[in-house]
Amino acid sequence: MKVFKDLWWFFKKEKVSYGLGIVVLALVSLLTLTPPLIVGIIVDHIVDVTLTINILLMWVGVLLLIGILTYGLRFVWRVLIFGASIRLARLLRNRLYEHFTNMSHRFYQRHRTGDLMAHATNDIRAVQMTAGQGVLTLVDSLTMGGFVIITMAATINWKLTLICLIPMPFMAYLTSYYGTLLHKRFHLAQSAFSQLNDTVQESVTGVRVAKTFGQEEDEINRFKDKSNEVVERNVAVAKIDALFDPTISLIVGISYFLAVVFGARFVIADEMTIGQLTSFTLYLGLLIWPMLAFGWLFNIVERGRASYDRISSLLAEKQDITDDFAKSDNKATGDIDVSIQKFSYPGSDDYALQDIEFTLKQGQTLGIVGKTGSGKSTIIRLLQREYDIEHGVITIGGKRLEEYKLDDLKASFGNVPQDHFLFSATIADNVAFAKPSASIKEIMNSCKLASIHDDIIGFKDGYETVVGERGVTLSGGQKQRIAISRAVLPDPNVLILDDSLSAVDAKTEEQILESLRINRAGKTTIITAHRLSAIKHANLIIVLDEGRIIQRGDHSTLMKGDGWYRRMYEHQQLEELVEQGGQQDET
Ligand SMILES: Nc1ncnc2c1ncn2[C@@H]1O[C@H](COP(=O)(O)OP(=O)(O)OP(=O)(O)O)[C@@H](O)[C@H]1O
Repeated sequence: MKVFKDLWWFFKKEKVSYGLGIVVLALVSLLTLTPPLIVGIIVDHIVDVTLTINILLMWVGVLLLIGILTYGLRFVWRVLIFGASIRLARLLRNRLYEHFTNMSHRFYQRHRTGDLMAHATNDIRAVQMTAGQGVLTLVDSLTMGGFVIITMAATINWKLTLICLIPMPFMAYLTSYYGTLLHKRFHLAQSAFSQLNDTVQESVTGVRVAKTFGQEEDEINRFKDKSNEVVERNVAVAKIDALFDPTISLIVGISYFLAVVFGARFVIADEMTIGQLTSFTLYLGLLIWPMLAFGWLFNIVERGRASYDRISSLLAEKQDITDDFAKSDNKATGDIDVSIQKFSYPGSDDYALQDIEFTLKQGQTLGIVGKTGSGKSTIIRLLQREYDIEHGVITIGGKRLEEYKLDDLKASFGNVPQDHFLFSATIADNVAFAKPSASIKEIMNSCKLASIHDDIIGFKDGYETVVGERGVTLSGGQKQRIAISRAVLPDPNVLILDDSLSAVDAKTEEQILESLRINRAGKTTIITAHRLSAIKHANLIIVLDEGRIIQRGDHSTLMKGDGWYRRMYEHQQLEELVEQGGQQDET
């Protein structure tokens, strides 16, 4: 029951809803006790031959009134208690979402997206169950169960009560046991189903690849296996589910059997009337729900506690990138000074960067090149403070990154990451993501700058074309250019293109770079690329290898040396020539 203690802060916050809800719930339990009593009185009148039409009508009227009252009160407690539990789910969901949004990359490296999604859905549902159904089962099993037992023992016959109660704890135990089994099997069935979903999604998405390699048969067999597993696991759930009803019927049947056998003896011995025996058996029926509720209570509470613990420990994880040392309220502008002695990713022993030193004047362009995995994106991440550096310092305008408020720092950068993402929304909305207040003219201007405007107006719905998962499929180059438009729209002080021109042809690349040069005069640009033509014009080019700078300078300086840069540049020129030659041959 520790979870109720842990959730006490919420019960206090919602004390009116819970207080009133519990009182109404107890009132309903009390009212439920009256019909069996009235039926008993009527039966006694019948046995004593004293029942008149007036007496009958009076009791029927009372029963009707109780029925209406119970109906209304049941509605009230549901709204009060379940309503509060839904508010708890909303509160926890909002807290988690806010927490997830504020957490750094380190956090996402520690937790898998699927797990975080599960915490935000399944765990919150389990806690909501505890605050709703859990409170209901606790209060109901105590009040209803307590009232019925007391009434049976105090007003009818305590000996018969004790006898008939003997099988009831078995029902509570078995309900709890089956509940645990059911939960475990249900969990397995759910995970099999989500694996089946993943398989379908993967197969549909990768259908072209499967066809190309003639793997359709294998894919079909893979699906059949998964589908069979789902069936098997669901049958296992159904088997446990099927045990509930017979078990309850058996135990209740034993109780009724005891009531009839021993009750009849008490009636013969004149220790109770037939009417009382009738009331007694009706009360016995009223005990079924509290006993079931008692069994369920343990399952609900157990799941709720585990889920609440998981949510709490997630929420307790501190943000590692904070504003704690922020002094300045300004946008981060000015020269960028990087001095990193060493940096390794959390959980990794290898250094991703070592001895990285360079200065970039405000308004200049930096080109970062090097083999794949040489550390280009890592420099970009550190510049934007996605990770804090322990051995080294980065300053912008003479101030360390930590001195800027995180929002100010983010606002200074416009980033086009390698894995750019388009939302299922219109092109206009996607571009205006970083500046929702932007006018359509501004949106169009940034699309022109990224050389995508002509493509967009060629679509049937133009800027209103929906893209992303639920929209039209764009080419890799079109997606990249929309991502560039999005990044340049707020006119950031530093624009970062992290291998963002890889999917556009050489001519479009040149156009975009030229537009950027003209429109972003005085603003800083950082470009990482595999194709060296993208950084040829940069004021400073650094060549990385295994996390270290192996060459630096501008294009002409680097071409004079005999290093990686010149070799790669000449190689790429040759490649281009061959490609053009190939095309010429075809035509
Ligand atoms: N989140 C991470 N956790 C641990 N190691 C990482 C992480 N990201 C990158 N690395 C490692 O750091 C090194 C540098 O990676 P980085 O992504 O900076 O290379 P890159 O030059 O940008 O590569 P590419 O050209 O393929 O994009 C690589 O060895 C990579 O495996």
